[in-house]
Amino acid sequence: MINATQQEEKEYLEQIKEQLTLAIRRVDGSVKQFSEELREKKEYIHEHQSGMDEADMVAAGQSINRMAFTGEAAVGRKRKLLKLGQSPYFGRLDFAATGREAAPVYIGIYSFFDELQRANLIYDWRAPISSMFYDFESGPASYTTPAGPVRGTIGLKRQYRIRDGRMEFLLDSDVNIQDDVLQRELAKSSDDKLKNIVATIQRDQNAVIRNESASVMVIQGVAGSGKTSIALHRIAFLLYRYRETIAAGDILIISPNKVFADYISNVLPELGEEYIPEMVMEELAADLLENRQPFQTFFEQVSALLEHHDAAFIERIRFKSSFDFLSQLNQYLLHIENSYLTFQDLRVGSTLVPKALIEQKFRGYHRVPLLKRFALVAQDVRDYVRHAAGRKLSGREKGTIGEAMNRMFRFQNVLDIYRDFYRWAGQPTLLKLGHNLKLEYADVFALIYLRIRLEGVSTYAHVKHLLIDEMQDYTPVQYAVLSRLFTCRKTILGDVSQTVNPYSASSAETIERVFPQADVVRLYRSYRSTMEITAFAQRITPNPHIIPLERHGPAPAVVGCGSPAEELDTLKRLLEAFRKSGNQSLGIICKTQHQAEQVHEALPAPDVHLLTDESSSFKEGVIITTAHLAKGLEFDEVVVPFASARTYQTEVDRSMLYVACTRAMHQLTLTHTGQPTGFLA
Ligand SMILES: Nc1ncnc2c1ncn2[C@@H]1O[C@H](COP(=O)(O)OP(=O)(O)OP(=O)(O)O)[C@@H](O)[C@H]1O
Repeated sequence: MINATQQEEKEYLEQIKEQLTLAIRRVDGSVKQFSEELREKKEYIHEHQSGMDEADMVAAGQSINRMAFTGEAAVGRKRKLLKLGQSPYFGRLDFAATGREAAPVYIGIYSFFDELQRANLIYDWRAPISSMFYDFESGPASYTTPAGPVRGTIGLKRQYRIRDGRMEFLLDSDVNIQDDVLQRELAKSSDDKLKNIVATIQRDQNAVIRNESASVMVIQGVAGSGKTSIALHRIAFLLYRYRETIAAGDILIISPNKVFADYISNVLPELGEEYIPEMVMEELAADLLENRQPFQTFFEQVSALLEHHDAAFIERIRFKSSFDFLSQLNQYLLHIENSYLTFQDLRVGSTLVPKALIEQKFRGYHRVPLLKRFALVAQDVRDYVRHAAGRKLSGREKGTIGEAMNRMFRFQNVLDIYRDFYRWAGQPTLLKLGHNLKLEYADVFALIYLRIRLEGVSTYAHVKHLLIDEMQDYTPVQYAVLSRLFTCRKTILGDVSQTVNPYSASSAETIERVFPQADVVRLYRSYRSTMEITAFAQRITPNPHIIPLERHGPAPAVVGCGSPAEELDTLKRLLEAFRKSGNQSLGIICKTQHQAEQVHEALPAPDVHLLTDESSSFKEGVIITTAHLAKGLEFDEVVVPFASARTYQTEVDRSMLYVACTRAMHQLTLTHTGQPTGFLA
């Protein structure tokens, strides 16, 4: 039975679809016209080239570029209209601003302004008026525009699900409705990358997404609280809000690895934004070290920690992840300036350059990075000698002056200085360089930090917003580097419980020490997993603040096996069961890469994919990987093999187990031989 409301809404939907179709036709017409004009213009230039001067050519080129640009914009617009045709809107508010009549406001993923009616038929979810959809139920409501607040009353709040142009459901809002639609969204199975959540953004999430005042926003949120989703929606919001000054290419995402970058890559295009540049930390490091210094990757560091317990290695990592390490580096930088410079009189031909003069010149450049000052002082000294002697200097004399300046300082390169730091700190054993001077991962950003302080860097000035995901994996020294490289606004998010290296984990508080101006938001509501899975994961790493969303599923199972062969058989059976279930994605998450390879060999099938640190894209279906690489991903079902007391013993192991279990949305199974890990007790 269709009631009157549903009938009306269906008719309205048809009406909107028709308007959209007409708008698409108009765009098609104009695209055709553009390309026609463009072709004519090109032909004209080709024919009249010989008669044109340089200025004419520049002008013609510019006009072609302008036309091409307008043409591209039209193509982009068409893409959006086509998408709107599939799902024009997901919400509606009937809002009466004080003293005015109520009017419906339909909210969709993009806005749709109908040129014929000269009316906004659909509002972008990021428009100021749309914020009320997330912030209020029916009753008094308000929103903020650049011109000031608008107050009024919401008479009706309605939610829709429209797919392929068909109305699947509509619901009028009472207090619980938001939850109802959210429940439906969360109960669905997922086979794909991260999705947009525009229709069900929650109030606290909305506040983070639309925050315009924070120069640094730190989001500490429990597993599955929507941090990554919110951060991406925030980017979409900022691109909309500041569209005159920020474009997609001006934003940079620092992500933990290529698979994760690929996993999140759908969200912004779904929201109508373009590709956002992304980088992994190691790429940034290689860039800053000009690809000249070999170094261990983060993945290699964590793998080494997982493979054997090496107390000295752990101590090195711990020290270099501390705030104290950064302070000591800073003290050391002062120390070298105060104690490592020796000024001496210099004789060039018959001219004496007094050391006081050299020192005075040197100190005058205190704003210039130390290692850059010598060349500047050498130039000043040359000028001084030329002036005093009243003649030009020979090449040899110039060289002598340059060398003399370099002799004032003990070291010529930053790696030597970094080594000396450990001598100075009385901790020479804390630096261990490998073959070919290969750096350990914990040293990479310390060396870069010294380089920046001593040699300066060109900042990434073109970046206007920086997004850092998995913030817990970066240390104070890394943040100190990032804050010097990127002077723009930042959104930094993560969860200290989900570190893959507990010896180098940073909490929101640590990050606040590097960015004292930061706005810190904490999210405790968890959306990903059923209550059963969340409760199970709490046994591994308890967090009394976590608020799981009321959604139920089967209790996680811990399956003991008699032998390794039996365990592999069990995995095969679980894979078969998954294939028959309604679940669409399965993650088999191991502690080490070696184990993952072993499972992969035992389960050969075309739809089973092994993800390693060398993988560059996310795969759908069945994934076998390590907890380290699974961080940030999610699956309908997760299987954690080898969950024995032998495999999971140390603090790093505990973190891995927690990350692995929190990847599950609906179903979780652990298998083991011998004793199960004590972390489940
Ligand atoms: N408001 C919401 N509406 C619908 N789904 C949501 C909402 N918030 C979060 N989710 C869903 O919860 C899941 C977890 O989100 P996301 O991966 O962004 O969380 P996270 O905090 O980054 O997780 P983790 O730190 O554990 O990797 C996703 O499936 C996401 O779509």
